[in-house]
This record gives sequence, C-alpha cells and structure tokens, in this order.
Amino acid sequence: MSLIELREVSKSYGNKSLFQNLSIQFDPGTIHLLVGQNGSGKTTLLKLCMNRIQSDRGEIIHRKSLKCRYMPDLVELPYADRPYTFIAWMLSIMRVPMDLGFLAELDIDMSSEVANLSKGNKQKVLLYLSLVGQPDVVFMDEPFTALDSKTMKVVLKRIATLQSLGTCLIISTHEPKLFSKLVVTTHALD
Ligand SMILES: Nc1ncnc2c1ncn2[C@@H]1O[C@H](COP(=O)(O)OP(=O)(O)OP(=O)(O)O)[C@@H](O)[C@H]1O
Repeated sequence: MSLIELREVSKSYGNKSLFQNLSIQFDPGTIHLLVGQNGSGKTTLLKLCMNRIQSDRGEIIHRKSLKCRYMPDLVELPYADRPYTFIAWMLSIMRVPMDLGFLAELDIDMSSEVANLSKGNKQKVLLYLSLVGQPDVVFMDEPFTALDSKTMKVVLKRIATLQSLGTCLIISTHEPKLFSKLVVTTHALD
C-alpha cells in the first residue's frame, strides 16, 4: 500500500488553477522531486499532502499512523539555547533518539545560540531534525538553498540511506540536478 496517494486532486486559488485531476502514489523507498517555476504550486502540493489545506476536488489517502517530518523553506528559529540543547529538546518531544554520528557529519556551529546561527547552520539544524531516525515520510520545501557543497554531500548520502530503509521523501526544489546520483521521480508542476 502507498504511504500517501493523491487521486484526481484539483486545487485553485481564485482564478488560478494549480492542479487538475492530479494522481500520484507516494510509495516506501521513493524520492519525489516537485519542480516548477515560482508560484507553480510546489509548496501547495506539499501542504495538501500534509493535510494542512484542503483540495477542491479529489481524494488524498494516508496510510494509518504515518511518522512524518516537514522541513519548511522559510523559518525563524528564535531560540536562545545552543544547537545541541535545542536539538536534544526537539528530539525528546519527537521521541527520536539522538544520532551523534549524523550530527557530527553535519558539523553544525555549536558555539552560538540557535537564534544567532548563520542561515546555513540554521538549515543544518532543520535538516538534522527532518532526517534523523527513520521517518515514514519527509516533506522538504527548498531544503538546500544555504548549504555548502560538503554539507550537501552529507545530506544527499543521508537521503539515500533513508530511501534504502523505506522512507519516502517528497522534495520541492529548483535544483533537480543536485539529485542526479539518486533514483528519483520528478513531477513538473508548470
Ligand atoms: N493561501 C493562499 N491564498 C491565495 N493564494 C495562494 C495561497 N497560497 C498560495 N497561493 C498562490 O498559489 C500559487 C502557488 O503558490 P506556492 O507557494 O505553492 O508556489 P511554489 O511553486 O511553491 O513557489 P516558489 O517556487 O516561489 O516557492 C501562488 O500564485 C500563490 O500566490
């Protein structure tokens, strides 16, 4: 059974039709890239899949008890804790064990408060929280905009590992070439 299935889904805002009769199956161990111009509906499709907004027509079916993660594109992290404390607190809420190996690989700046981290380091914190453990589905909205090439390799390796473990990753991106070494399905929303 698919983890999430869209059946004949349509969504418009006012006169602007974003999708009509869109059907996609999101299966375990698959990576889906959502590509398209600014405003083509990538974030909207992620939100539909997460039940954050309603479709106009069609059905979106979720397998029961899915463990999902979401990495938004724009986010403030107004926390005074250092990254390690913040991450440990988030993991306790998520009930996911710390993975020190993956944390070390990301090489996050642990010396500043989370609120004062550079953009790339904030993105690393969010990537860690999205990709640690073994979620069923990971939704990612433009997740790599601030990453250096070394971190990019670490993250792509982690994505490939999760895929091999059966995670489904649904990723909005303007840079599909970054994923050229992975087996992906691309959905063009233009
Ligand atoms: N709540 C809303 N009310 C009205 N229009 C909306 C709403 N949310 C999104 N839209 C419109 O829907 C269209 C698709 O937006 P969306 O954010 O999904 O695009 P996107 O493909 O993710 O764009 P980008 O590449 O710029 O991030 C845009 O024209 C946007 O203005």
